[in-house]
Amino acid sequence: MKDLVFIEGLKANAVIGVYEWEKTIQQELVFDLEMEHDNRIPATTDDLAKTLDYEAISNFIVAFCAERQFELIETLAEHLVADLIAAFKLSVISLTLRKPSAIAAAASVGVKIHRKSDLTY
Ligand SMILES: Nc1nc2c(c(=O)[nH]1)N=C([C@H](O)[C@@H](O)CO)CN2
Repeated sequence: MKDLVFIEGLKANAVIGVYEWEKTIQQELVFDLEMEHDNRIPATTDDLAKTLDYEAISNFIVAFCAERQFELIETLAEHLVADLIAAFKLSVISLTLRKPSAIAAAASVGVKIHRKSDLTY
């Protein structure tokens, strides 16, 4: 199994949804991410710059959600993952995006995507 850096339950507000009323409000989204990274390198050097910095990645996601607007959560997920791969030189990422307030009768709904970069860094 490959090493990972993960983020669980990251909350971010976004203007998101297909209906007109949804375009006038902020809704909470919740993100889980798993990103492959060889953690032996930062462990050897004790150097934050050699990690996938989960703080920087969390801040990036919150800012992305504040700045961008989409109808479908699928679209947000795809654009966010493409930007994360480019910004943090990710090789493999799995993302779960939940929209907990979407369906009153459901605890949550959402999407999961798994993407690999075409690039070798
Ligand atoms: N697969 C999806 N289904 C639905 C989405 C979505 O983004 N992906 N969005 C909606 C509405 O915006 C909904 O969240 C309003 O409650 C409906 N189905």
